[in-house]
Amino acid sequence: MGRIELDGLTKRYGDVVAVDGVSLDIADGEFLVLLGPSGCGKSTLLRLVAGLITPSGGRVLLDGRDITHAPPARRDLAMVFQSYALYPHLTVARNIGFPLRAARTPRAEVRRRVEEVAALLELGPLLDRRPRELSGGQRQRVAVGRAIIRDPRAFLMDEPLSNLDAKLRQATRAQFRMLHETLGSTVLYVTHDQVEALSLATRIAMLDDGRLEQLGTPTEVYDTPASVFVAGFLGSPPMNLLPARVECHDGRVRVLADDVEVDLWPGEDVEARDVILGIRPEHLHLMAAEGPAGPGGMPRLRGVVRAVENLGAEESAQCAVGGALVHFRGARPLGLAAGQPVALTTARDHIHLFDRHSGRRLAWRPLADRPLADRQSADHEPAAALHDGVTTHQRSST
Ligand SMILES: Nc1ncnc2c1ncn2[C@@H]1O[C@H](COP(=O)(O)OP(=O)(O)OP(=O)(O)O)[C@@H](O)[C@H]1O
Repeated sequence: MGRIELDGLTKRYGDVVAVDGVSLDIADGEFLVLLGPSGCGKSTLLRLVAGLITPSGGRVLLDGRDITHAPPARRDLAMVFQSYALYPHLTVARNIGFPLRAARTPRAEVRRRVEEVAALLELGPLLDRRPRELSGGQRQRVAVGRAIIRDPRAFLMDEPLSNLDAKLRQATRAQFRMLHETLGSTVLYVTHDQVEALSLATRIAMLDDGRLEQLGTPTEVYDTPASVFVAGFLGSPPMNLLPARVECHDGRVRVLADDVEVDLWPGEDVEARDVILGIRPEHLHLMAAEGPAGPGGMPRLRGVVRAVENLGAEESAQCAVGGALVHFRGARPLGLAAGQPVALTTARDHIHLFDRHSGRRLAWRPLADRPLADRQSADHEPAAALHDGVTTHQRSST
């Protein structure tokens, strides 16, 4: 078993609140990734769980037992560090077997377990080498092996791939995924790399300034970001975020900004408000021909191409739209050149709206998503709704 519960966990360093009242329930067998920019409190949170630092407030429970003040060695959690922290003078076999020898496990049993773990991590032929005779990726696997051999309740990993080159990272990511499937253990994993988070996590906890900003599956966090912060962190390039205004005009609800017009639904049922309009770069397309932007027309952004970047399979273009810079990407070649005027569009259900002041997501339901019967009654009742809050995230209390 390896359920980890964090209850209002807080860590202050003088005036700095590194972790600010984080509550999380990590289920047994989950691969939970703590994601966020540098300084958001990821490592501090992991160290609080490991017991390497003491909290200023809150509790940590492991399988229902309060371990907030238990020493690290009593927690039955194994930590894998970015630096691997291997013993340089010991062979791979002795590095992996170290935790068992420290626990006075009989020699034959240590040997058997080391061979088992080495086979799992494909380290068998390297057991007699010393860490300096290994590649970065092999050292990293030895560090993981040393954690696995303890058969802990959960693994705590702090940026374990960040010292590897891009290719090795990708290979090791795949190996981690398989390892997690094989062992079925709980993993709490820190990274600032969104690709790692999206590809490995069963759930992602996004942190901002010590607080839990959003908790959800990779799909939920990417497709329905709870705030401008999350929307602007995920994606490459991240979501385009434009200051705009929701207004009612001529019986239609619209999102308007300089050179931007998005017709949402028929009605006069929405109070005008300042918003941030979000559209992911991969959801923008060149308009084949400029259609009308009037009732029911396609969302339309007019701009001028500033630069085009070759990404290999795709191209990414930057366009000046009103006073903002908008990115979009698509299969190469886009057939665009700097200075060229363009009109861009997107599907309505790829429109994200956030409150301009709070930065929180505004939930709305596009007309096209509604059952036909609903749409036919659109003349008589609101065809869609715009309201605060979404259902796919939890936010820590502030
Ligand atoms: N020992 C310390 N004393 C004072 N402040 C600290 C200490 N450790 C961390 N902090 C501060 O707490 C905040 C969170 O730090 P933390 O290392 O947890 O961030 P992080 O998200 O892991 O960042 P990174 O990705 O750069 O490692 C930062 O503002 C940091 O400066």
